[in-house]
Amino acid sequence: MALILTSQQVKALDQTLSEKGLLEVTVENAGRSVAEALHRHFPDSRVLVVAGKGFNGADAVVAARHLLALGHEITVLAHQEAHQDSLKKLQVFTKTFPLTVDQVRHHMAKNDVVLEGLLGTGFQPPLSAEYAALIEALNMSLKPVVSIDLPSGVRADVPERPELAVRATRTFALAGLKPCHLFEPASEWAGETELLSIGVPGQYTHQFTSTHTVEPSDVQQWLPRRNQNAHKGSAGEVWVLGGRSGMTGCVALSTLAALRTGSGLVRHSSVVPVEHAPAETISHALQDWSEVKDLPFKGAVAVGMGLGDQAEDIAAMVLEKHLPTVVDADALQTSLRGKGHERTIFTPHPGEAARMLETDVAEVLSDPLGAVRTLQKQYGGVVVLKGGPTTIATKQTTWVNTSGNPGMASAGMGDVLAGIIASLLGQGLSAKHAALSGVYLHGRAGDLCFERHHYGLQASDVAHAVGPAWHALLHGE
Ligand SMILES: NC(=O)C1=CN([C@@H]2O[C@H](COP(=O)(O)OP(=O)(O)OC[C@H]3O[C@@H](n4cnc5c(N)ncnc54)[C@H](O)[C@@H]3O)[C@@H](O)[C@H]2O)[C@H](O)CC1
Ligand SMILES: [K+]
Repeated sequence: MALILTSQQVKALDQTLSEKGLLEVTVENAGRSVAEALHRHFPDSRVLVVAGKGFNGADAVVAARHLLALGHEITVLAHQEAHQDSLKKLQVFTKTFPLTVDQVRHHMAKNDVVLEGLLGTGFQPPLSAEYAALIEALNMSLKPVVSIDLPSGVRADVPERPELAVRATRTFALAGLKPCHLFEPASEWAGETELLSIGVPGQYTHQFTSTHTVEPSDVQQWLPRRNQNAHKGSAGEVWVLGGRSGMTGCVALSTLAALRTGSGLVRHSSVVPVEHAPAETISHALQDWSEVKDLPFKGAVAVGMGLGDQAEDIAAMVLEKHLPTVVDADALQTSLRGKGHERTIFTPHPGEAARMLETDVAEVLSDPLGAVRTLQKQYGGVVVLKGGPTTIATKQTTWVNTSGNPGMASAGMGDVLAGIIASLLGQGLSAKHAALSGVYLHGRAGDLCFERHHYGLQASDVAHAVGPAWHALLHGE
């Protein structure tokens, strides 16, 4: 499982490692891991190593020594305040050069790849003129640039566009991913990101973070399994409440997704006829939304999609019944604060999240991990903040899901997600497992469709691809 660490958490981790006398060995591990990874991607290359003055630079200097041992020709440019102990160990084998813009320009041409360790999690804006000039010189490189931990000039915790930062071809994140590796636009500076282990015992890393990625191997364990004698009554039920005049497609998509995720029975209710609902669904038409309180619910409920003004009241009514419930779309209003229970999942997109937090979308996007945590605190239950990538929060833990693609930015995609999650809830998964597995499967199904439809993929394509995605997950395809 990939942990997600903020710069503060890295600092606290460093402090602990230092107190335990483990910092030096960790830096050695980091440098060796970086060298081995670079060797894998660029075998036989001549490497220009650029080392700044912090531990990011120390990693670079240690990596240089290991690159030598792996048979690479190297040139090392080290800041005059670079980590002295590491530098001395390297200078036994090779001489190093001062880190200046001229040296960067001169040596860049003679090497095949640049490994940069100027700034890592310790970077505090604004950039000094010296570092700004070095980064500008690195960005003129026609050769691939590999960043250690994060591209220098990017702030580890902040997804916003950096003023000036290294445009890396590849980034080797150390010990854990940082928010800048996951969220746009900052993530664009990192190129291909790979997480490297630096041998820090889990007992230390886990103490500082409860945020991590959603792992396919976990989802595999959580997804429901069926006996040979399964029947429609044992495969879970879903009841979708939504739709209004001109907005019934949402219900059709949620019910389709629930069926495609394996629900044995899918019902829907609305005050208008739901056109295009799959033939396999059962319709319980309502004269008035107040009739919801008397519906004989079984299994899970998904409420809000296309429902309009009354959505929050209907959702409140359903939440009082303590059923496994997905609250989506129009139902996501401030009146539901504190109403989530252990079987509730709220599924806002950034616009709905902004409404729920009484802020604006830019604020939500500037810190999706913070936003999903605040939403969970305010609303209870499990919160799924949709986006690229989606973040998920329970009371204790936060996750980031990395399946999915930009082709999924299209109408109805949220209705499909709500249907998938409701289906898993109805099949007996806890709210946490249904939310995490649902988000992962939705993304993975989207990835299958992307290969075929690219940006033209439709929400219904994703619903139809849930089965193949699930199958691929189980069979390691
Ligand atoms: N626990 C771990 O994950 C480990 C991470 N390691 C690596 O260490 C860095 C973080 O090291 P740190 O020394 O704290 O910070 P940096 O190297 O990023 O830089 C600090 C250095 O840079 C100067 N500085 C800060 N801001 C600016 C600026 N705007 N302009 C110019 N100079 C700036 C600051 O004064 C310091 O001198 C982490 O990313 C990993 O690469 C370790 O390997 C150990 C374990
Ligand atoms: K760096």
